[in-house]
Amino acid sequence: MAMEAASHTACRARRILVGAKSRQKESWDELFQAADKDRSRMLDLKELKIVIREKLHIPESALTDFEIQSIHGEIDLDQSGVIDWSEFLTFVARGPKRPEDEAKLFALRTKRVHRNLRMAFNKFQTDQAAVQKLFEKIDRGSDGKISIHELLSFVRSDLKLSKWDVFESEMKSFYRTMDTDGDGVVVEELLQFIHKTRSSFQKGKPGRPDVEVARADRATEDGGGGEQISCGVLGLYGKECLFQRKRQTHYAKNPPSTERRWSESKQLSLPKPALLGWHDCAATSCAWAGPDSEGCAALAMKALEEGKPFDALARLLSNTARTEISCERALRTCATSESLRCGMLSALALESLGLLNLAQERLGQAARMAKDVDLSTLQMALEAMKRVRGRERQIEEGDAQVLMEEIQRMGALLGDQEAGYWISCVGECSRSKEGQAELVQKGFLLEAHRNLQQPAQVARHASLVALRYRINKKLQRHLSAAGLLMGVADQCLLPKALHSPLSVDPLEEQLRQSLDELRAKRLVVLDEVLPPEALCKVKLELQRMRQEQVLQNDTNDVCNPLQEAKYLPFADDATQFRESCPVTMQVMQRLAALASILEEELGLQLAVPKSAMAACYPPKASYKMHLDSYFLHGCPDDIPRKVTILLYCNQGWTKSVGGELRAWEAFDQGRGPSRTIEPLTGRMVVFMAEEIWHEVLESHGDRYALTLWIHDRARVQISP
Ligand SMILES: O=C(O)CCC(=O)C(=O)O
Ligand SMILES: [Fe+2]
Repeated sequence: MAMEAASHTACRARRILVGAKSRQKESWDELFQAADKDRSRMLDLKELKIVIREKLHIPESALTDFEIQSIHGEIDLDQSGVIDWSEFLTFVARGPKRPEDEAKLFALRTKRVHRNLRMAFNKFQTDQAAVQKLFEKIDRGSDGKISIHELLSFVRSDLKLSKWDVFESEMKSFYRTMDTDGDGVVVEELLQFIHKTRSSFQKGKPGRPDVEVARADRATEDGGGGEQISCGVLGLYGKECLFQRKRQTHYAKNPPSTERRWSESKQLSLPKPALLGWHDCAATSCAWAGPDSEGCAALAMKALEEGKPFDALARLLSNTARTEISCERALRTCATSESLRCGMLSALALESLGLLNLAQERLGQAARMAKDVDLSTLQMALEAMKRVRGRERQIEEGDAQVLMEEIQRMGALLGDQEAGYWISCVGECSRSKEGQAELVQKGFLLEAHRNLQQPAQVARHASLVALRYRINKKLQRHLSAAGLLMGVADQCLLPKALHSPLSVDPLEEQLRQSLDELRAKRLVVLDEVLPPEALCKVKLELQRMRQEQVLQNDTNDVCNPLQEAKYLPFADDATQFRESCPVTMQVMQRLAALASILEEELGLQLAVPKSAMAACYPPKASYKMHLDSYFLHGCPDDIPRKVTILLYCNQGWTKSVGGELRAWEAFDQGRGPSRTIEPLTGRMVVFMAEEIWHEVLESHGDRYALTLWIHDRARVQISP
């Protein structure tokens, strides 16, 4: 155990050292020489401290003297009592430098990628008929051979492996292993491959859970590497997730005692923020082990009293089944109880998700409505506020180490695929001028950060915003699942339940006539779909809801902070909105009835959420370029939106009102030509949510729209 704790310290220390060094001009060699006072080419403990404190300016609060002593022992591989240059370099530049080491690392990565792919293929049946069917599915061109492009498209859209799991370049080497004779993959080769995969997996069955956990622990220990954003991808995620998964499996079978979970999460959550990712993993693992809510909630409070906010959060997390839900729980508690303590828990949960401005807002709110204020709680709230603000300042200033820590923390919360996707995308973009411009346009980079000298620093800033955006989306999803935010994750209805084959609606007819265009272009614009009087009434209803603050904005939404919106349940007869906005309800039902035509004509299997969004863009509001679902782009957990239907109600719209919708052609990542669509009253836009990149240009007046997202049935819960 002592050994493990020391290694943890070493990993963390290395990260801190490397972070500090990146702000320094000198090379490691120069730093080493400057500290090596007696010119022995060796560093004793005193000299190592000189490097750390005087040369790298790392304060005691970041790395204690005791920790330096312990890492000195670890760096000193031959235990001679002093560190020589090669030991020092092995430590700080852990990871490859020599070509042969680089090659080894590449081989390791390729092995991992092959394993990912094999695992994905492992689920297919091995009999001849099943493989033949699979082959035909992959072979889209039906020429009897699977090309590398066909395989890649299958891997992305069917196996749902993102860029993070498999880079395009690695696909080539994988394809070569399938294509044994180099003339394209034929059905026999696929058969052979699947058979081989199956037998290799049977050989390599996982071992005993405790052994697996120990192995996962070692893997994570060995991993290090958190300081590298090479190619914009953070190497640590895979390790953390492996660790997390193994531990979950182990705990699912052998639930640990509350005390054990408590001590484990304490042990993993060091008081310094550097390992928060770990901490969150631990907390999630603990949560998995089986919640005993009351006890955990009490422990959360206890930890909070001890002044350990993140430990407190761990308890809070273990009170729930999922990490994100903790936040929702805290928010709910905060919303329903006028208690400073609950407000604080909620703020801490938000802080742990990296949503610092929301955390700050929540702390302020909690303090204002505090009924049970005692001095020590108030003190804690003030400290939390100070910490949140301090953290925000460090992020704004672009402290490389802080940025990395935040990225790791959020990455661990999002899960490797999703976080990896975003980081690799923004990482890639940040390396070129055009890419940076695109990041600014998509809302993931501030103009000010575009001019930073180092691409890695640009990537860090952009990754942080992207991850924050995703976390916020995830949180919204969970809040709505918990009934706190009506909408995105509602239970759904089958299209047929909303459509009467007997009634003929002119709106449906209009849609039917435009289906060819929708099929080809993946987007279609229809005008005058409803009578102007009805649309006038909808607008009046929405205006009233705005006045009553039913429509609200989300300041933490980096892409669209000013929009005022609300999901309105339209499918339920008892809905409160039936009386307050009857016309809007009817219009939403008619939009929903269109799902049945889309399902039949586009060959989709759809599900209709029981609510649609009413939104107003006040002056200055805009929505950065985005997709409505990133499911096909490496986020398997994203909102299952398949088709977007927009209906505008802006009587007398002129160019001066602004707020045009700009849509790019399907699948070009928002890089090719685009078309501008005015939000004219009675105009309906229908498009494929996963394929069409779009943005809303700045509004100069109040711009109203209804939006219904129709979901992919395979990915939602259907009402009985
Ligand atoms: O209102 C619009 O035109 C589009 C809004 C949008 O893209 C969204 O809410 O996702
Ligand atoms: Fe959208």
